Amino acid sequence: MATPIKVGLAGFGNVGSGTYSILKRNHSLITQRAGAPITVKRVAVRNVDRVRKLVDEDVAVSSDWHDLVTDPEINVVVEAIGGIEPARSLILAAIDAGKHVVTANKALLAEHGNEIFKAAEEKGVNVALEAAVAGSIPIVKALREGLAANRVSSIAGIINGTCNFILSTMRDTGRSFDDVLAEAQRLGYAEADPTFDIEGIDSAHKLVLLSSIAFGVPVNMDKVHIEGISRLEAKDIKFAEELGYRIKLLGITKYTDYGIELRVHPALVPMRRLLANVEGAMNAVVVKGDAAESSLYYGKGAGSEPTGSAVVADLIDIARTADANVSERPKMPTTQHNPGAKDFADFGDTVCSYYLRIPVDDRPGVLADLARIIADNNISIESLIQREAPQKEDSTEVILMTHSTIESLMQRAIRTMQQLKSVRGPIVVLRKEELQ
Ligand SMILES: NC(=O)C1=CN([C@@H]2O[C@H](COP(=O)(O)OP(=O)(O)OC[C@H]3O[C@@H](n4cnc5c(N)ncnc54)[C@H](O)[C@@H]3O)[C@@H](O)[C@H]2O)C=CC1
Ligand SMILES: N[C@@H](CC=O)C(=O)O
Ligand code: NA
Repeated sequence: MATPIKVGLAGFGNVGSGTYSILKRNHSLITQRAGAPITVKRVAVRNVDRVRKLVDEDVAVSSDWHDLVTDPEINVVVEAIGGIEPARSLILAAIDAGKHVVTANKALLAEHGNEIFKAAEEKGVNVALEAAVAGSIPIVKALREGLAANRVSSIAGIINGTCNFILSTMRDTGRSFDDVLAEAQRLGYAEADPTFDIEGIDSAHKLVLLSSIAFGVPVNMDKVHIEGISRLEAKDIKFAEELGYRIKLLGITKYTDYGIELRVHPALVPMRRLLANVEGAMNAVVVKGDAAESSLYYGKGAGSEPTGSAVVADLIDIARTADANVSERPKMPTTQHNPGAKDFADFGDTVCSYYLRIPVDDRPGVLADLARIIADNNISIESLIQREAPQKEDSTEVILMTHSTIESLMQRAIRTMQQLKSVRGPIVVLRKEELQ
């Protein structure tokens, strides 16, 4: 028997309004699929007057989120306000009141997920988070259910729509970074603080949730190596293209012999890979499992209704399973804790191949010096290309691509190269992901 759901909706911005529109437009279909009606009973927002005009008359609108928690008829709270507080207090209060929670708030779950999931487990309620990771893509469901037979070995994905939109639009149109970022903000893709997007923090939030679900480990933001796209130069995007690669901001987690890797950084992806051809605000996630092998999930990772789609899917799941025994419901990330799981890896132990752009003097012997330092660190060179730097006749740029090596060795080699007199400026370091 399904349970009728009365929703208390916190927030009526991009995600809250998208959720409301879907529930209204597809009401009969959703009722049929959930086995019981799902209706919004109350909305809590900052701007009550604006939202009052946008919802049906029987929906109560107030500015106080406590109203959602104290209303005994509300059995699910949807948190779509974002940020840490009061979202954390709202979710913990809703759990304490025995209500299920659906949230799109990856920042909150990445920072406070262990506390929230534990509270929900103790209370026997659900905290559903499909919207928090890759928006409309049912990646949480795929990992928990569709791939439940697998030992997942790696997840690599484009999990920030804003960055992917910036990278593809800059490449296709030559428009400036700031101009394209402003458009992503207008389109509702960017976070309230867009530095979360462009500095890789939003991707890291989603990555720790994916890693937690796939490997049964606690969420831990301190263990993620994070680099964003703000310092990426147009010439590296161009050189990468010439060499047959696209630069994408990737979130990568791997279960390796030396621990669980967690890293977010721009990466060169071979153009022949599907991930290299994911454009605009689209997201895509590649999961490798021992049985299913490689599978790819693609879709809209941001936007009002695409994210609302994931919120409503979680509401339907809750309607179907609310009456079931807790053990019959899908497990939450940290509650499927795997006691045998490896610890997190040190970033220095990561194995990668590299793209280096090195500004150097244009004179004999310089390439030999670079090659010697690379060899002294047991790194093998895949290719070495010298570029003309037209503005300064006595200088040039070397693009050096390596085979796989260990991050700490690469960093040592870079430090040594950087000290050469013939190296004229900072060495640009990007990683390659072959995604085989
Ligand atoms: N915009 C997107 O495409 C996606 C957003 N998310 C996440 O969804 C959440 C919401 O994002 P958006 O809808 O884009 O934000 P938004 O800024 O468009 O909407 C926020 C809403 O929350 C309300 N609000 C803020 N503080 C409040 C408070 N103290 N009490 C009551 N209401 C309050 C505001 O009035 C507004 O209606 C964030 O956690 C975000 O990271 C997740 C996936 C995609
Ligand atoms: N700001 C995020 C929104 C969805 O999570 C993004 O750009 O992907
Ligand atoms: Na999702």
